[in-house]
This record gives sequence, C-alpha cells and structure tokens, in this order.
Amino acid sequence: MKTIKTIESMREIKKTCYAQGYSIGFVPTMGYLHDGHLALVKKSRQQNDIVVVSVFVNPLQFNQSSDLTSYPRDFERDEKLLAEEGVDYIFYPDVNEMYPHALSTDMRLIRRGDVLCGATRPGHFEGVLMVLTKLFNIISPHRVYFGLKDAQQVAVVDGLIDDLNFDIELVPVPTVREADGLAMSSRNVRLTTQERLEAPKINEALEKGQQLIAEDNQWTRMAVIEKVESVLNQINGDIDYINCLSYPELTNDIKHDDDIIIAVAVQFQQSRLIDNVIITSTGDLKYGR
Ligand SMILES: Nc1ncnc2c1ncn2[C@@H]1O[C@H](COP(=O)(O)OP(=O)(O)OP(=O)(O)O)[C@@H](O)[C@H]1O
Ligand SMILES: CC(C)(CO)[C@@H](O)C(=O)[O-]
Ligand code: BAL
Repeated sequence: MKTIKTIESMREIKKTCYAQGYSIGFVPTMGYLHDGHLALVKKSRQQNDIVVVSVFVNPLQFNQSSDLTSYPRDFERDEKLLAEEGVDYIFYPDVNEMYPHALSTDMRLIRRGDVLCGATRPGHFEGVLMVLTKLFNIISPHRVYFGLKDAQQVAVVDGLIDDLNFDIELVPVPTVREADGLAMSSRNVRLTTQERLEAPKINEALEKGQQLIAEDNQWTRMAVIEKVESVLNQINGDIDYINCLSYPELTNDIKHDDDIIIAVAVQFQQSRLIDNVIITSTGDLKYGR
C-alpha cells in the first residue's frame, strides 16, 4: 500500500491503472476510520482490481468551525487499518494541495437538498459536491462507495454523477452499527459517557417509526414523525430534525410505490449524530439493519 500526497502522483497512478486495464474502486472518507468505513473498503476490494481510499477532512463542507477543528484525526491508525484491508493507495492530500488558491467556481444544489442536512447545514452539500468533483476528476474511478448512514449524500451524489455524466457506478453500502444499534460514526468519540448510553435510542426511535409504517396501512408522515419524536424525547440531546420523505427524491409527497426514508439528526453537547432507515412501500426494510 502506498500513501499519495499530491494530485500529480495520483494522476500518474490512475493513468498506469487505465493503461493496464485495471478497474479502480474509490472510497472517499474524512478518516478516523471505523468498521462502517471498512465495510465500504471491503466491498470495493471485492469488486475492483485497484482500491483507492481518500482521507481528507474537507473544510468546505463544515458549516461550524468548531466541528472542523475538533474533527477526530489519527492518520497512522487509518493507515494500519487500510493496509490490513489490502488497499492499494491512500490519497492523503493536505488542504493546500486540494485548495491552493481561492476558487473561481462554485457548486449549487437544486434538487434533493432543501431538507434534512441540506436545510440544517447551509453550504454543507455544496462543499461535498465540490470536493467529490475534484476527487472524481483526479482519480477517475470506475466505482465509488458511499455509506447509507449519509443517505441524503448518496441521493445528492447520484444526482451529481448523472448531471455531470461521470462514468462512475455509485455503490451504496448499508449502515454498520455497534452491538447496541448505534450507527458507527467518527463523531461518536465526542459523546460523553451519559450521551453514549442514550444514543442507541436514535436507532430504537427509527425502528418504532418503521414498525408503524409496516403495521398500520393508514399511517401518515405526521404520525411517523410523532412516534419517532416520542422516543427521541427520552434523551438529552436536542432534536435537529425528524422527517419522513420519499427516497431518493426526498419530497413530502410520498407516492404509493415510493421507497420511504425516516431520517433524524440529534445534537449532543459536542457531537451531532445522524441516522435513518429506508423502507419499501410495503413497509419492509430496504437494506439490512
Ligand atoms: N456506520 C456506517 N456504516 C456505513 N458507512 C458509513 C458509516 N459511517 C460512515 N460511513 C460512510 O463512510 C464514508 C465516509 O464518511 P465519514 O468519513 O464522514 O465518516 P463518518 O463516520 O460518517 O463521520 P461523521 O459521522 O463524523 O460524519 C461515507 O460514505 C459515510 O456514509
Ligand atoms: C464524501 C466525503 C468524504 C466528502 O468529503 C464526506 O462527505 C464523507 O465522509 O461522507
Ligand atoms: N459523513 C458526512 C460528512 C460530514 O458530516 O461532514
């Protein structure tokens, strides 16, 4: 495994892979890796000749400077974990390499972005779209892997790939959870002991919402949101949002055979956690939990 710090070297490697006819699987991350990230890496390892993982904490997508400065980092540990997974290249540029001067262009999200994190983290998805467009152009992967914990990100990137005709297959990967149901997240380390005890209620709340949809064919969006809220009210974090929408379009207007997402964000003292469940129109889980 090699760690690559410059765009020029990464481009050379990409060209060599193409010349040899190798497929490239790409896993974009912000580091401080856990088993959720490694699930994406394993999937990419199964499906491609060459696996590239980027580790880059992208300042453009942070709408709160305290969240950026306290974002956990441990590159040496990340390197060890990725070597054990048989990764070929880590792309690990610094901020000046990715953003050497003020940008001349900007990304604007006009679909799937006015709800959930798009509504509560202004500028977040625009920053994600910018860095991914750059990374896609640098690495030119055949497949790219994203976790469904960030389900809105999956929907937004699907739109990006389609709009800009990137010749890339998007592979969504189900959310990996701790034994008590809490979705794995790099931000879990910033929970206090008490918050960590309460945090599995987020998953419990989503399960209650899913049960309502599965068992009551008269269910309404508001009834689902109230059910989820009744469980989330048992914890000390502040509810940032709870919503029930069509997926991947993310509209209030859920048609008969649409998939449905119930998504929540909870702000604890130092950590804002997100989670969701995606359900088929018949009330079944779309992806394993
Ligand atoms: N528990 C998880 N299961 C599956 N994929 C995950 C999980 N957590 C993160 N991912 C995916 O890993 C990729 C990189 O995410 P990122 O580096 O932001 O990690 P993160 O743990 O989600 O961090 P944070 O929760 O602090 O945003 C994204 O595609 C994300 O959806
Ligand atoms: C895709 C990503 C690496 C872009 O910075 C980030 O949004 C993330 O970790 O999900
Ligand atoms: N996992 C999404 C990246 C972020 O929270 O900024």
